[in-house]
Amino acid sequence: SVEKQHRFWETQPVGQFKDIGDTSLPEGPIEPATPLSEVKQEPYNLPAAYEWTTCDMKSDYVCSEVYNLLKNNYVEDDENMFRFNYSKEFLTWALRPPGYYPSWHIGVRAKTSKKLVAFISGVPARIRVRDDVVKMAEINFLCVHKKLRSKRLAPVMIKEVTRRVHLENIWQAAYTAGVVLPTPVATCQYWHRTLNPKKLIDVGFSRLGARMTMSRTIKLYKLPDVPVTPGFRKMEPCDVPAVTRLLRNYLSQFLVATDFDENDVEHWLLPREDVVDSYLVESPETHDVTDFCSFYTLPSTILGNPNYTTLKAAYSYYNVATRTTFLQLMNDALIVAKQKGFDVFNALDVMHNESFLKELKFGPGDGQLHYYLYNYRLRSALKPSELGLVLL
Ligand SMILES: CCCCCCCCCCCCCC(=O)CSCCNC(=O)CCNC(=O)[C@H](O)C(C)(C)COP(=O)(O)OP(=O)(O)OC[C@H]1O[C@@H](n2cnc3c(N)ncnc32)[C@H](O)[C@@H]1OP(=O)(O)O
Ligand SMILES: CN(C)Cc1n[nH]c2ccc(-c3ccc(F)cc3OCCn3ccnc3)cc12
Repeated sequence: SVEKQHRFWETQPVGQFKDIGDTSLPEGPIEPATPLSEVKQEPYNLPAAYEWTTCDMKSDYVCSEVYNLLKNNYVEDDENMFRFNYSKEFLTWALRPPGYYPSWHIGVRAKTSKKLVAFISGVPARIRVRDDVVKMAEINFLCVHKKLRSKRLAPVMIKEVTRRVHLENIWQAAYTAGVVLPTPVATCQYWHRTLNPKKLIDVGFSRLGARMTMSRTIKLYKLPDVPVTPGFRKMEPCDVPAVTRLLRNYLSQFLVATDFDENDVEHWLLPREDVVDSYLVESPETHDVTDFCSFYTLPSTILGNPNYTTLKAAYSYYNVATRTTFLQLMNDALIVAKQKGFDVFNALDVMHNESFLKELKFGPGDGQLHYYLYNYRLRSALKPSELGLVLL
């Protein structure tokens, strides 16, 4: 947009604001791949007091360092009431998928204290853009310690992870952010479904509706104790082939989507306690797997509240309904999330999620999540319903 300069992003192979609407620009890679010999062999320069470190996420100690950096310095909501508190188990899961590159787990330490003061990560993913399946890096967990903000450290982190991704002969990336950068390929809304109304009101996450009492509000959000769909059960290892078929078929309709194979499904969708939950419907008659739903566990630290420390939030992940109605399937997901003690169930308006949000009493969130591709131009922005991609 005319008023904002993006000194760093204007130098990058991403859609530029000035090019919005220019349909003469071809869709696809913006810059060609280069021979590996031409990729910068040595790391970018950091300010003198800092040094690069590769974070070995197999090490419990280093995983704790990354966990604590994020716990104290990662994303807060617009009103600074909550900060994401990804668990160590979650970070291990998110950062070590099949075929991951340890060198893409990049930290910055202060030379004297050896304290971890910044982090950025990439994991490999196959992402289909229309009919083009592209090997990409999914970039996430970019974090600079609060005390080191606005020193242009982020561009150096981004250039360094770009360099290390290039060294693996990968030239595209996907990422999401709550901030507007050049240039979103899609802009999504997030929605919240209250599960524990009393706590959400006590912490200020939600407010008592006008002309509503607390007991009326509790009644409004009440859910059955058990799922209603016959054959609804937790996913197990033996379900990987069937769930992969179901998911690939479902995701094939979206313009940008993850190209999951069985190996990916085994890692990303098999249940892991306090990290990711996944359920399916096995037809009692035919024993076919006809539906699937999943959500991941991402608590937020409640900032400055004397009575509560943590908001337990479930985030809608991948869901497919082919026999059960999407409404009933997602209501069963709410039921099990409530059963497991979550306070709130969050969802983006991606895929077909819009069809259940209002009906299942989700309320709109106060911000947006923007999707980005690096070195890949789309002719025009996508609607959220054209996206089949959820980044953690
Ligand atoms: C082929 C492979 C390619 C791989 C790479 C692909 C690209 C991957 C891109 C990364 C994807 C990450 C996805 C992800 O992790 C999910 S989005 C969550 C990002 N993390 C947080 O919000 C945590 C709290 N904030 C911080 O730690 C800092 O504020 C950060 C580190 C965000 C910026 O540190 P800072 O001290 O506040 O700022 P300076 O160092 O002075 O730098 C200012 C410059 O940074 C630009 N900026 C600000 N926030 C950004 C963001 N979220 N993405 C990209 N760029 C961002 C900003 O526009 C400006 O550039 P401009 O002057 O051009 O406008
Ligand atoms: C996706 N992944 C990259 C993390 C990430 N980064 N930036 C973000 C901005 C919004 C959301 C988000 C996505 C879905 C959702 F239902 C609610 C959300 O944020 C609520 C506001 N909030 C922020 C922190 N604590 C609460 C995630 C992210």
